[in-house]
Amino acid sequence: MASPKKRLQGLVAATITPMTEHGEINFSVIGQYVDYLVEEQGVRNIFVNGTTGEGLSLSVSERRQVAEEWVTKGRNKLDQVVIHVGALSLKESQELAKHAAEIGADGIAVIAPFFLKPWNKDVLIDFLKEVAAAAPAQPFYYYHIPALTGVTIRAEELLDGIQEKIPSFQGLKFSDTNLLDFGQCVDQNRQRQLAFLFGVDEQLLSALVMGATGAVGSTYNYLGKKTNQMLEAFERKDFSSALNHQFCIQRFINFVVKLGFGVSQTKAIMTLVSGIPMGPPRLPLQKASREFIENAEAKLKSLGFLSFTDLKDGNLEPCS
Ligand SMILES: CC(=O)N[C@@H]([C@@H](O)[C@H](O)[C@H](O)CO)[C@@H](O)CC(=O)C(=O)O
Repeated sequence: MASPKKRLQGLVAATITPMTEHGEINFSVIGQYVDYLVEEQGVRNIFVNGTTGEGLSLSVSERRQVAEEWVTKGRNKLDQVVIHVGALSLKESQELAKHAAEIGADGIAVIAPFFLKPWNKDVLIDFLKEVAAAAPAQPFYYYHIPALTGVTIRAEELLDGIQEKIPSFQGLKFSDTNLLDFGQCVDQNRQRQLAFLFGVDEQLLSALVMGATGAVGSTYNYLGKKTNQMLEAFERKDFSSALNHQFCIQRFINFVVKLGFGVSQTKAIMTLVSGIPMGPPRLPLQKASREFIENAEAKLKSLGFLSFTDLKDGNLEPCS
């Protein structure tokens, strides 16, 4: 059975794939990006080539190169590097899984194929099992994101008996708001040492109460420090303080969601906060608008997530 160095826990940044203005991958900033996550955000785990990383918009060759660059630059700095290797083609997914093992990744994750879809649990498990078998020593995570894949098989159902079929199964990345399903995944697998990684950043505190062991998300790229404060408060059972942190994070996410928020906007926000150019997204996504960037910047400053010199006191709503 695959055994990770330790169970994946805490915050995991769903990394952005930096691009040049011409839409090519900008490998040159990945080293700086690793340092930023570790030193400025206190985030030591990453999830590469997922939704935020536009993994499904990259070619297989690009995905291999991106994975390699993160593993290389993260060596001796990051705790764990998990590579998302899901693809519509089983063969491509297996190739990426093998490659992740060869380059020394700490785990692989797979979403459900979303064009020709598995319509029941057994078929989905068969697909995942074939991918996992291509890299049997890699800890394997199922990436549940039904709103994007359209595959709505409940995670609870999928997890039932999964380790017997996929011995390298190590956990679940749960990007859905169904806390009944999430809670039941935890409850029914308490005796196993699985990682339960929640993927809806604005609701993380509720998931911690339900037994989440960690979280994978886009906002941990730039709100990692703030979210870590929430995790610490939760850990010391200071629930009032944990709730204040979650509300503060929600205020920002709620604000950008109302403006229209997705991967393009994440790239723009990360560029603003970190100063590292993330570049535009790849088609079919479109660059965040100037108006979005200006509004997001003002909100980040008012909440104290970005330093400022140009705001009047009345415009401040700093989070404690
Ligand atoms: C749909 C989506 O992109 N969800 C994000 C969240 O981090 C999300 O951006 C956040 O909760 C704000 O809504 C993550 O679950 C995605 C993720 O982990 C990934 O990039 O693989």
